[in-house]
Amino acid sequence: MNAPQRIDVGGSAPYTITIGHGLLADGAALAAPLRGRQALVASDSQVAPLYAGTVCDALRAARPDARVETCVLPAGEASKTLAGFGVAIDALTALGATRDACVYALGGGVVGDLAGFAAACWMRGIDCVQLPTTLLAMVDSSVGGKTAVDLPAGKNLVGAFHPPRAVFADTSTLRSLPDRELRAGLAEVVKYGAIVDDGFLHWLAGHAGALLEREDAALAEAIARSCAHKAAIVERDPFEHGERALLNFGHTFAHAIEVEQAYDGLNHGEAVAVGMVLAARLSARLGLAGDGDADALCHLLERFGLPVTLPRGLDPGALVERMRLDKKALAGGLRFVLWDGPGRARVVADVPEEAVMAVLQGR
Ligand SMILES: NC(=O)c1ccc[n+]([C@@H]2O[C@H](COP(=O)([O-])OP(=O)(O)OC[C@H]3O[C@@H](n4cnc5c(N)ncnc54)[C@H](O)[C@@H]3O)[C@@H](O)[C@H]2O)c1
Ligand SMILES: O=C(O)C(=O)C[C@@H](O)[C@H](O)[C@H](O)COP(=O)(O)O
Ligand SMILES: [Zn+2]
Repeated sequence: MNAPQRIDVGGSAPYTITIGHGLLADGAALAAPLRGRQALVASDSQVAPLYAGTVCDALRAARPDARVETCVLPAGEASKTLAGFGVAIDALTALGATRDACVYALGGGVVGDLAGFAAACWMRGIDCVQLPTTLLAMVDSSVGGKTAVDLPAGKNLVGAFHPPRAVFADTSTLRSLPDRELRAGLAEVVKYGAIVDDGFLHWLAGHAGALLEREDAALAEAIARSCAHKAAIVERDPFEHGERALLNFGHTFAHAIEVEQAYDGLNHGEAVAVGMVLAARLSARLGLAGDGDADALCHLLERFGLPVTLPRGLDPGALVERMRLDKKALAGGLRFVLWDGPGRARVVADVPEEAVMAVLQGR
């Protein structure tokens, strides 16, 4: 196997993303950020049976003086709630966690966002190490410090910016990832090409087969290139005052879809795929980019087996209502991340609602 790759994320709370095979068994590396003597390994019911034992054994071997406990939530978006947050807080209470304790978030973006938020809130902030096990979490949610839970009214409405102390992406865990979740992660990978790197879109088109076949080299390159893009953006704009909003390409539509489906329809990556196509179509309708650009994006996402049209039965008017709680919305109204073409995204304010409705209705 190749040596691990490392990507540094700078700023006021710098950390390193390590990408490689077998990292979950590397106790010395995992334990290095543990300042105190308590570790909470937070995971979900699908991931914990596969990997929590490895992580706990590794931590205990490296730090025999430490108490290592687990907290396991039911797998799926439905756990990313204030109630799920309460479960993680109860686990920290039972552990008697002090300020130097560390939360290890072992799983996909659901566990990462929820456990990260618990770490952000416990005693006003303790360390969190992200151990992403989905492609989506490796390329996106484990990096940048956005933590949150959902409300019935909207995605990620309660949360905090809380950068991790470290990220260890053990790519061997991708072998057990269901196909549907692999494809969901590829949607966020495509997003980086769409917003800032047209060349990456071409590379993805050329390596679609290898990625879907889970070839190690292709996956490692896709993860590293994605993390490098995210690291550069969040380093410059950690709190989304400007450029970071580009990472939300497709998300105004995606989050509205997820909420309207009560978090039980498309998963996040699938909703982002649909949302990016709608954002590209909206850009074309407003004369910012060509229809051909939207068609090409649509074609690439379809090659990855992702949905590209709105699921049946969703009411466009209801989706627009949901968008009013989007975090990019300001007192003045909705703002969308649109593009001038592949690799050239930008934030656009005052988008006419009629144009949004037309795109949602497929006109
Ligand atoms: N914080 C951020 O910047 C950010 C970025 C993108 C997405 N997100 C959030 O991330 C969440 C989606 O994350 P996700 O797509 O990872 O979903 P997820 O965490 O629900 O994981 C998907 C499914 O895969 C299972 N799984 C995870 N790893 C596995 C493995 N290695 N083998 C077998 N099964 C495995 C999980 O148990 C789950 O059932 C959403 O809530 C989204 O809002 C956050
Ligand atoms: O890191 C970011 O910034 C992102 O926007 C990444 C998104 O892929 C992710 O889904 C994020 O959770 C969305 O954030 P939100 O602020 O729109 O809830
Ligand atoms: Zn996302």
